[in-house]
Amino acid sequence: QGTRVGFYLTSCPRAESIVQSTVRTHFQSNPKIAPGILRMHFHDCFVQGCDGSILIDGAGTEKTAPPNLLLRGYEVIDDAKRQLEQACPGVVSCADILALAARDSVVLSNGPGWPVPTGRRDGRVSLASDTANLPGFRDSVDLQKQKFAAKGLNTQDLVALVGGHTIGTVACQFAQYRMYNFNSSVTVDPSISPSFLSQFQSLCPANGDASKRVALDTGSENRFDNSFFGNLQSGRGILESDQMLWTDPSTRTLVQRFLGIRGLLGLTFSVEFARSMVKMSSIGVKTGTDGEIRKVCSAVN
Ligand code: HEM
Ligand SMILES: [Ca+2]
Ligand SMILES: [Ca+2]
Repeated sequence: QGTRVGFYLTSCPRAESIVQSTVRTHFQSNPKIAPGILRMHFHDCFVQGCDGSILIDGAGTEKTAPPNLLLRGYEVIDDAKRQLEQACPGVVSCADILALAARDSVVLSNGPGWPVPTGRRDGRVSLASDTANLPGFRDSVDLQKQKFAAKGLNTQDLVALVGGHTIGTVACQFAQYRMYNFNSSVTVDPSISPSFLSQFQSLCPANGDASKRVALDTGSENRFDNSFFGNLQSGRGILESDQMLWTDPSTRTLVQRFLGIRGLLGLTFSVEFARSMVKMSSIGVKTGTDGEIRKVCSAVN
């Protein structure tokens, strides 16, 4: 599709190591940037392709849209870009920096690494209104599948990639309704394990601080492991959309395969996550003479 591993090998040989050391330095003082950057890359790729459109500042840009308000780690991408502009001016795209930094963030969280094809160019369009097709935390599995299929990602990619929720946190505002006002017929989401309810309630108390952050993978928010799928199996998912992957038979089998349930063809989460990330990172990429190489990641040239 026009990208290839090692695109900067001659034009900017230190590109990947500059990104890596920048992410590592920021991670050491604030590990929360790792899940932040992984999610940022996902939100970039699903809107106008993986073209750095999420990074652009200004009124009415993607950044200002509701699904992106809590994204974090922009300063890491800006910092890497600053250093890359000194080393090799005008060569390395912001879209590639973000794709590389997402991989490095997973590695720093004890997850898998993978070769990242590079050569993406930066887009010049960033519109808040385009974020409407991002998946939502109350989307049914059918709708989640549709939104991923629209980007060339199949159901296995969906389950593997949502496994990214093995790291990071969520604000109680996106989860507490499941315990206190689920819908017009029941107060509590029946897919929450009764044995988890009181713990969940103490994490996000009724009428508590809606901005309080809780792990998406209870007990393992900093480790890129299989525990997230185990939590879905035991009714301990935090997001409604995540727990639905267990409730729906069509995705439950995949969760079970990631868990290595006997009698099912096993799938290794780390291997499949890496494979699906390469697919996601290639959505709608601009290459060749499309787009531009931004001078700063927060503004078009
Ligand atoms: C159906 C698809 C998905 C939905 C509905 C969804 C929804 C959400 C929501 C509501 C949050 C919490 C945001 C906050 O409170 O700050 C979140 C966090 C997160 N998401 Fe997703 N997500 C989806 C797929 C993905 C994918 C494909 C990835 C990456 C491969 C991903 C990575 C993350 C990460 C790492 C966090 C934690 C962010 C942090 O700690 O700053 N998500 N997601
Ligand atoms: Ca984009
Ligand atoms: Ca985990």
